[in-house]
Amino acid sequence: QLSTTFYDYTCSNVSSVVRGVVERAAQNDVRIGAKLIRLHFHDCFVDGCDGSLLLDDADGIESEKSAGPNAGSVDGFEVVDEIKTALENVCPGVVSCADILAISSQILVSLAGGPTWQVQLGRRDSRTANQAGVIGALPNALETLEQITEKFNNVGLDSTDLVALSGAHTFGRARCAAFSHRLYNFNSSGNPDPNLDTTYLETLRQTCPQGGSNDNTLNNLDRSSPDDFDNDYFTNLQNKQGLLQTDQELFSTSGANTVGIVNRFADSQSDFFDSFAQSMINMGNIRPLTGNNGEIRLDCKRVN
Ligand code: HEM
Ligand SMILES: [Ca+2]
Repeated sequence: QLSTTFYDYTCSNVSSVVRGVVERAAQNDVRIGAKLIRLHFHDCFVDGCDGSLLLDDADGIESEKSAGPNAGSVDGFEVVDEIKTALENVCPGVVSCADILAISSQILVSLAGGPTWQVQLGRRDSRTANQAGVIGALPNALETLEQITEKFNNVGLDSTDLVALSGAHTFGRARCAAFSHRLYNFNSSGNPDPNLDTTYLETLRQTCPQGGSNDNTLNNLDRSSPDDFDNDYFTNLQNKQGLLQTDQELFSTSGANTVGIVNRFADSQSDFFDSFAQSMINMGNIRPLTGNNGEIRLDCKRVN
């Protein structure tokens, strides 16, 4: 029901307006692409791509952004607001906040060297948030491959989508808190995660000392090209240099159907790019509000 031509008559320069704002934002914050694509992901997995994540706490709204897995972790909301303001100036009341996340993700991925794709548009914004649904819907970095796969399946995404979209960890940062359980006493073994390269382990231990108060210290998700959108993420996994447990599991879970997909994307960046583009379209199609459902928010942080 979404279409690539949705705003052709109502806001024909929507993508150039978004591009203008995000290109400026990228000059001040090399992480902005990583932040915005993650917002799109965390929005889509909870009740579909409906901008629900962007709502602040208010009467009748318990926000998703303040839920455990999001609080202090997701970021980039100010840039979403800047894009919205710029769009309201040219086509008031037309472009949804949910679509802003989809459009800006595409522009910033390609700006970082990744693929381009035709973004499907026409999502409308929710009038509600689902704080209680966040934990059950979002994958977390301590889960097994089986659990992660199930969460993707729950929103209609398969193992190819899982591996391709995990490739978004080709840029951006993670806090020590997301992976330090791998460094010292993995699964109460008294040892580090065996699927972690020992040289890389030493580097990570220096950044995230045991029992240290370094939970918020940032690490590159892709150690070899931290800000470029490329397929290094997958060669890192082949070398046991994935940062998150859930990254490394895609390659190190013996017998899993994800192993061959990791190898394919490591061998061919263009295979990765083609799959990533398709999987972003698939993710963007998770239960959008269309027609007369929902609304076009005037301010992404609150319902009209
Ligand atoms: C497969 C399951 C996934 C898990 C378990 C996971 C987990 C995480 C964690 C723990 C972080 C670091 C958060 C922090 O330290 O505060 C992170 C960062 C990030 N994730 Fe994922 N993620 C997954 C899938 C995805 C997907 C599907 C996308 C987008 C398509 C994505 C995009 C990102 C990006 C770009 C960052 C860096 C954000 C920044 O620099 O601010 N992730 N992820
Ligand atoms: Ca949502």
